[in-house]
Amino acid sequence: MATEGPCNMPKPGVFDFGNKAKQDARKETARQNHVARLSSLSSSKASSQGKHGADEKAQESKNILVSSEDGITKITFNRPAKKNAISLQMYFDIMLALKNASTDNSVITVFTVLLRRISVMCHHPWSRRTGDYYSSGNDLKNSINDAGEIQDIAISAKRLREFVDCFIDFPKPLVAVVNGPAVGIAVTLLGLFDAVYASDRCNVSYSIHPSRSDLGSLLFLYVSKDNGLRQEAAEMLLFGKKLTAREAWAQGLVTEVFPESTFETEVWTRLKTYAKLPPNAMRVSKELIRKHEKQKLHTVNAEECAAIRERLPIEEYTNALRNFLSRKAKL
Ligand SMILES: CCCCCCCCCCCCC/C=C/C(=O)SCCNC(=O)CCNC(=O)[C@H](O)C(C)(C)COP(=O)(O)OP(=O)(O)OC[C@H]1O[C@@H](n2cnc3c(N)ncnc32)[C@H](O)[C@@H]1OP(=O)(O)O
Repeated sequence: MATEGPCNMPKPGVFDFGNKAKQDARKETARQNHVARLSSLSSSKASSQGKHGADEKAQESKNILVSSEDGITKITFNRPAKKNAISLQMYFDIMLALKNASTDNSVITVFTVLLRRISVMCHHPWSRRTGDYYSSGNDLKNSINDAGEIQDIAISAKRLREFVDCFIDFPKPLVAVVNGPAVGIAVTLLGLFDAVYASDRCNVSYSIHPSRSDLGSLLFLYVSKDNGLRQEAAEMLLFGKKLTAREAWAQGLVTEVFPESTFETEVWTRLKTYAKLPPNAMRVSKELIRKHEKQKLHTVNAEECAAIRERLPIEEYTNALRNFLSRKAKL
């Protein structure tokens, strides 16, 4: 009697050797394809490291733009059609950009989103921003292949750990300029930034659809616990509560909230001033601030990724992913 197994593939009975061999072969092929996909992404990153810091030529995708000027390396989400969801390629581009920024001649590194300004004919005679997201988090297609099967979570979890470690180890002041709503990993990473500036247009949430059964972020809880934010963080991670920028500020997740109308001007003026401060002093100060928690952050990150690998409720997750990705077809 075949029963449902992990990845929702029908599981053959114990003595049904024929089907079991076929199922094992299918799983192995899917695993190898996923490994090939991830390793081709990571190897192409290694070979395309820019000499003087990442620049747009060194980035494989145009969904992450990197530029350096006024002592600031800017890493910009540029995938508005998908609400700046982070694709596999973008994960690797971000890791490359952080690696280059850690050794280039910039003083601070800033994550933000490329705002496309559109002119409007109605009451605003000049431009206003489009409804861009800072990021809608992990690209849900990263985890599921065209056949609707969950990709090898073990490999994804390992890569995710490497990705988050890049933020934990980043040696320079790291700032997030959150000028749009943020979801999922784009929110939980904020706890690893040295400053988070948000416009009052923003809101933050872990998963818009808690039914998606994402595992809440241990790392985020750990960082929040330190700021005495445990309950609020748990409410967001467990129940999918969306926090306004001001609520996030009140809970220490955001450093400062600015009115949308003056956000860009105020924040970039301030960052340019900060970028003129002595870089080595800032680097040493950051090292001292993070010294005692860095190892703990790595440990918590490793625990979280092990939990994703071993305990992600595959069936719930697969169904929720499928529902999200097919929802438009139902409209
Ligand atoms: C180094 C390698 C690492 C590898 C890692 C691999 C995977 C690791 C797995 C574990 C990761 C754990 C940690 C991460 C957790 C998370 O980030 S969970 C949060 C995930 N994000 C979401 O749940 C948000 C999903 N999106 C939405 O709910 C809505 O899109 C929205 C953001 C509320 C916006 O809604 P609306 O304004 O109605 O726009 P839409 O029409 O829905 O979206 C426009 C198009 O963008 C696509 N899209 C949006 N978000 C995502 C997304 N996260 N993933 C994929 N695609 C997304 C959406 O499908 C639309 O596309 P089209 O239909 O083609 O127009």
